[in-house]
Amino acid sequence: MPEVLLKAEGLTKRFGGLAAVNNVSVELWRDRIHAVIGPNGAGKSTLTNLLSGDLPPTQGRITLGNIDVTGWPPEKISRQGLGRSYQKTNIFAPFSVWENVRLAAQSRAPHAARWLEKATNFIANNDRAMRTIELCGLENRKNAIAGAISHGEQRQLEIAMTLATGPQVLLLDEPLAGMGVAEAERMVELLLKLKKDHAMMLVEHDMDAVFALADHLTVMVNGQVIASGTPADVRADANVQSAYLGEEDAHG
Ligand SMILES: Nc1ncnc2c1ncn2[C@@H]1O[C@H](COP(=O)(O)OP(=O)(O)OP(=O)(O)O)[C@@H](O)[C@H]1O
Repeated sequence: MPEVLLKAEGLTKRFGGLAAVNNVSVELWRDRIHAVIGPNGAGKSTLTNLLSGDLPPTQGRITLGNIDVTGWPPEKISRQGLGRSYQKTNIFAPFSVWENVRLAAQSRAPHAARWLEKATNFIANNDRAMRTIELCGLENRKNAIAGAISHGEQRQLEIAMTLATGPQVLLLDEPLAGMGVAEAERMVELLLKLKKDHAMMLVEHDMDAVFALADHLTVMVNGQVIASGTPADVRADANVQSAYLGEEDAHG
């Protein structure tokens, strides 16, 4: 059995009378990609925000590792091993690629204020930042200004910054958004590499990428899960075809 790194049970988020997420349960396993798909407004971003602590749930429970993190603020959940990327690129544009990743790594340095440990931390952070830059295929762009690199490279950088915090669980919100074909292919390759040792939740509209990457799929419509299973099971599900995939096909 794969190791469960994050478990959400019966999550609900209400905004006034609207249940944006309605009694949703998901599990994220090490070495597996769990894609969450659904039409606009289905509740995918709200679910991501609940798991990352950006929004407190109205009901339900979130366990990270063996720890109940329900209601924890995002910073504390992040320190517990959860990293997330946002739909909107979230980089420091005037800084170099290296500086962005280095700062992200430093933000997780243990005991950063203790001067005796500073030198060791400095070296460890630099090593982690460099490994992350290489893993994300950005070594040739290390000294480039983040605001000047291509959109696809900026999305790779954002993932590098997320990885530099040393997460075990990754929540990626539309990492392929706005990418051309070649950039999307590079990102798919990167996500396949990151599967190793991480549990990943992927919210993505690009169905080719989703079916190329996902080990498990959850389909949401109007805040609820209408299907969950392997990509083959979900593709064959009549409810999904009429509620979502048929609609996608119709749009080409
Ligand atoms: N802060 C908020 N206050 C009120 N309603 C909200 C809030 N955030 C989201 N909603 C509503 O909750 C529902 C789910 O939105 P959400 O953004 O989670 O959907 P989504 O599946 O991520 O959509 P998309 O694919 O377009 O990003 C929508 O009806 C949205 O208008």
